[in-house]
Amino acid sequence: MERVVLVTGASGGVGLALCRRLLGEDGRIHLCLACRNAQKAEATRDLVLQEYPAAQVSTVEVDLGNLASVLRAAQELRCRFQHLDFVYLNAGIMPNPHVNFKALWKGLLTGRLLHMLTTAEGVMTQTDRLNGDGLQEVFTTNLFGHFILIRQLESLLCGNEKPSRLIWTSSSNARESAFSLSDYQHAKGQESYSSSKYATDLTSVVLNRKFNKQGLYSSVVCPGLVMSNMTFKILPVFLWVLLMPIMFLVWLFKQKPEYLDPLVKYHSCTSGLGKNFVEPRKLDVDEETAEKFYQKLLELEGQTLEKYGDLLD
Ligand SMILES: NC(=O)C1=CN([C@@H]2O[C@H](COP(=O)(O)OP(=O)(O)OC[C@H]3O[C@@H](n4cnc5c(N)ncnc54)[C@H](OP(=O)(O)O)[C@@H]3O)[C@@H](O)[C@H]2O)C=CC1
Ligand SMILES: CC(C)=CCC[C@@H](C)[C@H]1CC[C@H]2C3=C(CC[C@]12C)[C@@]1(C)CCC(=O)C[C@@H]1CC3
Repeated sequence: MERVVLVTGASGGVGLALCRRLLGEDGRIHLCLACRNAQKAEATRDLVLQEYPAAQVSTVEVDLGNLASVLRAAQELRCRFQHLDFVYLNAGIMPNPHVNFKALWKGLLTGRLLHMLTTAEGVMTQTDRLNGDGLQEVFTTNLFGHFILIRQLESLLCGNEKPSRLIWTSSSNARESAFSLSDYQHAKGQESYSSSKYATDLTSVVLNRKFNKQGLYSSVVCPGLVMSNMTFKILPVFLWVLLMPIMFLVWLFKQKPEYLDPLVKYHSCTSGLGKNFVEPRKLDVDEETAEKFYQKLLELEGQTLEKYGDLLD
């Protein structure tokens, strides 16, 4: 049976690099590119087919910040596939990024600069807004849209002969102090990105608890600092060229899902000599909070499904 791999946010940056890498490793997979823009999806398909002409590549349209679109895409995927082996939950946004250079300067004086340069702790703020569903846009795009997607794809992910894998693109910027259960969508703060990535870590932990027995495994990865549209909105290209070497996403295709530690985030790193390696770092999450957060997601899922009942089978 062919292996089916779904990648969200495949039209650029980390997602596109990942697609190329996946096809480079195993040209026999069926790769499904999940993109919000149909034209970009087709252009991406053409691009990867130029490189891998024999590859099986399809596209599906999904705007993860729009729950009706997510439900429609899930329905489409259920019609097309019997199972999904790997789902890379990669699409993400960081709207209106703002760098606090004063904090960086303070970090230099207090010896925290290195930590700040790898985690952006205390360095970045964003301005978020409500989407058409009345939910915070960053929370919905980075986490909740993906959550609804996989919940709707449960029949393709659970109870199959071979285990299925979810791989979330999280971030070293995921921070507990940016997240609060009472404001899990981060409507009140200015670190919606950090909060959404922490929520991602929590969700992955709890998904393992709920679904490992049914053969679904979830892990979080951090691609390091990658030059992409996201980072080019933070600083101009020339500054990046001066500041940092590009770090590549190292994915986990070859490992057995059962061996992955659900309480670990896999960080892609590069040594000073340019050698790429993966460093597992313990997730800063407590399982009780993860469980409570999961209940909140289920509540919100209930409301979403009630609202969009007509889009369900
Ligand atoms: N760049 C970095 O340094 C780091 C990035 N990450 C994470 O990596 C992931 C990819 O980011 P990166 O490649 O850097 O950023 P890019 O902005 O280059 O790519 C983001 C991708 O997500 C897609 N996307 C954005 N919003 C939506 C949406 N509403 N529905 C569907 N797709 C959407 C974009 O589609 P479109 O082309 O239509 O805009 C694009 O394909 C994100 O989750 C990010 O948080 C984590 C750590 C570091
Ligand atoms: C010396 C100088 C002017 C440095 C400025 C660098 C900052 C703009 C970067 C330092 C750490 C970076 C970082 C990110 C964005 C840019 C920095 C703040 C991310 C938040 C990008 C998206 C992520 O998911 C994680 C990154 C962590 C590090």
